[in-house]
Amino acid sequence: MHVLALDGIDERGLAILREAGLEVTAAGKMNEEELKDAIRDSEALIVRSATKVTAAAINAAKKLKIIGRAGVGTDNIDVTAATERGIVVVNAPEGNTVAAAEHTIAMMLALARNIPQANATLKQGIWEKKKYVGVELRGKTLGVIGLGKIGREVARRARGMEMKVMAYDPYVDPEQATRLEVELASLETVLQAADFVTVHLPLTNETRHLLGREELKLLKPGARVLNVARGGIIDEAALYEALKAGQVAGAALDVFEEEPLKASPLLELDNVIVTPHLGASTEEAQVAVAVEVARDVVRCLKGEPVLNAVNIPVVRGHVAEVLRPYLQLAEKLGSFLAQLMESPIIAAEICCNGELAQYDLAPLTSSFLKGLLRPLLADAVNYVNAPLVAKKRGIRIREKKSREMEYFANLISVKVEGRRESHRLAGTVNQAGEPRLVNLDGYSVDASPAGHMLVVPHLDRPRIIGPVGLAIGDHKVNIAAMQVGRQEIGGEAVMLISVDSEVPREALQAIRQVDGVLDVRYIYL
Ligand SMILES: NC(=O)c1ccc[n+]([C@@H]2O[C@H](COP(=O)([O-])OP(=O)(O)OC[C@H]3O[C@@H](n4cnc5c(N)ncnc54)[C@H](O)[C@@H]3O)[C@@H](O)[C@H]2O)c1
Ligand SMILES: O=C(O)[C@H](O)COP(=O)(O)O
Repeated sequence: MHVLALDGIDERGLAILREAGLEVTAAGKMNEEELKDAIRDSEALIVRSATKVTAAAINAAKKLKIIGRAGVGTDNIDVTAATERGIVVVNAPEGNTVAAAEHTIAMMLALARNIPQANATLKQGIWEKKKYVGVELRGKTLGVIGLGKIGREVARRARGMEMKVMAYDPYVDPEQATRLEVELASLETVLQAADFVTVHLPLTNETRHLLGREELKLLKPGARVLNVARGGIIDEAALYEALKAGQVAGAALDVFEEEPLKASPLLELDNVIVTPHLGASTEEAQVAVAVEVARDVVRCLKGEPVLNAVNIPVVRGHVAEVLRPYLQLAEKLGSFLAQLMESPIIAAEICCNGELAQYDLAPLTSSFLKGLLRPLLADAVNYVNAPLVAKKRGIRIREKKSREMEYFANLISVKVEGRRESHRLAGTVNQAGEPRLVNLDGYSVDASPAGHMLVVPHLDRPRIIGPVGLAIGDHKVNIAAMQVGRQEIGGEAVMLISVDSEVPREALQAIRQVDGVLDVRYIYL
């Protein structure tokens, strides 16, 4: 299998790929046409922020299974296009956190003390003391917009320099902020109070130009602004105006709306200091992100769960251990029902009962939907794109959970509605860790969801089970186990039969002809 590693991925990450037996081509930044060509037969692609992984490039790839981002931001990757194609996108969320936080602090000190400007003038032979009088950080207020991994590390370091730290992040746990001695407040309050403002957010539709003309007007005159996150979070045109007007005293920018930055009015201002997207560029961070992403690529290509997916629900550690057999069960339940259905599916429901109800259902739902769609779509569906594919096919998806349970510690019940019929199935994982089917369309059963199976709805009366058995045996198929479920004597019942080999069409016809048999479905799990 082949991995295309672009944008200068550290050698230590590439070594992990080669040790796993993968063929690696390493290169620098590629444009769309070059990428389309180079990616055609690769199973994996790894990039930093330079190469734009567009939908056209993704669609040109014939075998691509995973796109790895050796860093945090995935805004240079068309994640939606990857998801539609069932391609996992992973990042390295932690490897460069400290590097980016330290760069922010370095930029803040450089901004406060005019270090780049003083350095440049002195190198031109000018001894300029008066012009470059700076300000202290001690006692100043730092406004952190986005108190995630980097924002928290910046806050911790700023507190060490005796700054007061305020933050705006509507998604953060207030207790975490309190532990960091950070005061959470609205965006407006933080902007009005801050002497320095630093953004540490992903670039999304919601955060693009989060600091625009109106927001910059809220700043105290003389405040300073930093962006070591993503170009576009601060509106560059509005920032230029605010700097020119003296509303903002200085800006430190590591990232830009257009990269690489070639020309910008901002570069003409002496109170703007810039670095060429160096936040993650430390030796330590580059090794860490390359290793982190390479390990996930190897996991993915070996068919193992990845740790840092951004487009599939991720389960880790203890939860992964608990959920693993249930993920398999959910997929089997989906596959079983797909093979039972005769008309197009219009709705699918998964309900998790008992201890399972404490977990996020997303991974179980993905597994169930993958099982449900795979008999129809084969390799075109996987865990990544199953929910999206289901929605695109107009299937209504419902997730339910309940802690209450009568007979089992855990139970997954699924229901599928078609245009003409609907079916229900429930399964559990027993104490030995084995999946069991326990209910089919309201009939209690106890069967292993594996291998070749027959579902035979019939009338509950004598001389049916024997002839069905004979019809199977006459076609040299051995019966491994048989369950009969019924709700009332003489009513309708169902046989769930496990057999040792594929059941030929003639055997199915013979079963159908047994007097009292209502239907027969062959299921292979
Ligand atoms: N300059 C660089 O080289 C460099 C290096 C590393 C990371 N980054 C960038 O830094 C950013 C942050 O990285 P991180 O690892 O801290 O990410 P993170 O996911 O840990 O933190 C992001 C934080 O932003 C918050 N957030 C999201 N939307 C928000 C909104 N609309 N308003 C307020 N808060 C919001 C989230 O709640 C979260 O706490 C990313 O964009 C990443 O690409 C840049
Ligand atoms: O999102 C990130 O991790 C940073 O922006 C780093 O980008 P880089 O890998 O291009 O340095």
